[in-house]
Amino acid sequence: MVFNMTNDNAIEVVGIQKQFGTQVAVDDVSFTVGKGEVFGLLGPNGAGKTTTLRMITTLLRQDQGHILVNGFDTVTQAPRVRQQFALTGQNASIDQDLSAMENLVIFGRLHGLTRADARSRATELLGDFDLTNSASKSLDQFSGGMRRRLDLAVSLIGNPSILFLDEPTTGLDPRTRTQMWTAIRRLVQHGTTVVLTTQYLEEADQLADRIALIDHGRMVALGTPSALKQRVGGLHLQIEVPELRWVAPAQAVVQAVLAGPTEVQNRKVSAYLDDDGFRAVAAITTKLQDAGVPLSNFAVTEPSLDDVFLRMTVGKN
Ligand SMILES: Nc1ncnc2c1ncn2[C@@H]1O[C@H](COP(=O)(O)OP(=O)(O)OP(=O)(O)O)[C@@H](O)[C@H]1O
Repeated sequence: MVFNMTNDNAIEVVGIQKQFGTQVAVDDVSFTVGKGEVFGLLGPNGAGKTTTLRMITTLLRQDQGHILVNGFDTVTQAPRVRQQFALTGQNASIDQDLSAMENLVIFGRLHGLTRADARSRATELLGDFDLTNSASKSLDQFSGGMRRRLDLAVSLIGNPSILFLDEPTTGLDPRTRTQMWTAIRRLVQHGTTVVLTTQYLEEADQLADRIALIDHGRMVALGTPSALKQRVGGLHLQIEVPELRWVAPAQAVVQAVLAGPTEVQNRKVSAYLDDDGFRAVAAITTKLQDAGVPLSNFAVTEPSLDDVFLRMTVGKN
């Protein structure tokens, strides 16, 4: 494997554009992915996630812009780029009649490992993906989730520095999805850079260090999950008092600390917090105590990624 050691970015995407006929599928998208980072491309159906991934993985050539993968250009150095990564979903060639172990050994041999090295790497990967007890089962006895995990293991047999996962958990039930997430997290601990596409907000929230939110071919937001959530309105404070007569004094305290509007609903007083939210919360609790206002509930919550998604994307339909 060849690395460009002068650069901390695994991937640099600069101003890429792709048009199919008159339809612009990807429009002036730029981002970088740091080495060892989990980067999520999130967006509704038809947003341009797969097209972006296909350009980065040299399966499709962009009309404009350029892409570097570990320093190699996807257009002028495509064969070198292909040595840098693995792509899941490519392993349709997994043999259904063989066991998980046999499949892994064959792929190991295809990657140039000796038989002994292929076996020890296969054993290690089966352990990493909780498949040790199923190592000698044939694949027709595998559940969908086990298959996906084997797929991941096969992708990793050549120790790729970058792994692309196109919708890794689409169609899996919640328990199997959680198992896949654990498997993906584990591989990041080994230093692999991961780029995943997903339509699931929770998946991006659970796995990604940073998320590019894409809609209609354009990047509408880029940042950590919590930074994206903050863009939607920041932390939300909600105070509940046991009796209505305490609502006015509670509201007065909140208004004395926060500049923004407060909302009152029944026995609840709520408000959005600005950047200095936690200091405001500390001040509010102290003042409530000083004023002798009793509380029945006190909560500070983050907006969800759902709020971000709905606020920032339109979707195809
Ligand atoms: N080969 C192609 N020929 C024509 N149009 C295409 C082609 N590939 C993609 N498109 C169009 O480009 C747009 C972006 O598609 P893309 O598959 O990248 O979206 P996506 O975000 O991956 O969506 P999904 O979540 O549904 O897979 C869509 O409108 C799609 O119809």
